[in-house]
Amino acid sequence: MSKVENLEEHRIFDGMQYKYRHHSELLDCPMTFSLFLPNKEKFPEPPLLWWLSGLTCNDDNFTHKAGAQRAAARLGIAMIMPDTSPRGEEIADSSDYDLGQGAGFYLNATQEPWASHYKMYDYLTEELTDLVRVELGLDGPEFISGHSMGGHGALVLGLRNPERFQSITAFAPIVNPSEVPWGIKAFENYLGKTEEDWAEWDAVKLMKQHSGKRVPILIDQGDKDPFYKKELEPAKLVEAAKEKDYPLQLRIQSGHDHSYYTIATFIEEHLEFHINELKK
Ligand SMILES: N[C@@H](CCC(=O)N[C@@H](CS)C(=O)NCC(=O)O)C(=O)O
Repeated sequence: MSKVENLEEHRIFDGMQYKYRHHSELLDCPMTFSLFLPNKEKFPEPPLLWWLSGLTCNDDNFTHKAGAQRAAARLGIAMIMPDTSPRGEEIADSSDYDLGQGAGFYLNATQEPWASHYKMYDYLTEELTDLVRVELGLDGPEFISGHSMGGHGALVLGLRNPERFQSITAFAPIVNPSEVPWGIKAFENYLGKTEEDWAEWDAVKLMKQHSGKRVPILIDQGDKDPFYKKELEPAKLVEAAKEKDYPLQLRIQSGHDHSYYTIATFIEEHLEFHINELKK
């Protein structure tokens, strides 16, 4: 019997949008994710974009609001949209929007009450990866992208797995979580107060230590984003990348804010960036 339950399927442009549920052994709870597949006859072995969403999101936000399927269908890109944390009544949570369910920060928690379920890094890079490859047959090249907390996730997963992800893009990412309120709160709770334990989950710190394969990065940041200066500050990553001569392009987008309107505006350019890097 298949390990994945098909909850929804919809024709969209020249492709199909699916929603699946499976039981995660690692997170010890049912998990939902969405998947877009371009036309199978035209693109039998599509590359796969991993999309990581931000605080308060689940797999629906990007699926419903970014409008990425039109470009993905044209370019022949499959897209997977996982949830942002473990879920369920039995799972630790907080009444704050930036901690607990909907705010998993794509790391492996070591502190109680989070450690038993909050293992989103291992879930994505191991369990969901195996499921997508074995059960869904998607084992082509991979890209990674995300927004805000998910931009942090995309940078961390991408920088830590350069042989796996061919290119990285992000919208308004939290680049230096160890030094901003959202990140400090999450890291103190999930990882404890020892700051040395935070480094492997911080894109600026990973960039400063980077050696080996340089996977190209594109970042879009709106200048009307209310979180730009307090939580995001992508220039810090640009500075660290310059010191390493690392290929990173930051675009400050005039008039754009933190919302999915910004993502909808530029997602096509991100998908083109990934495909063009693959062709190089
Ligand atoms: N206070 C805001 C902060 C959270 C926020 O802006 N979340 C962003 C990611 S960091 C988001 O994508 N929200 C969901 C959406 O716009 O669909 C809220 O609770 O919605």
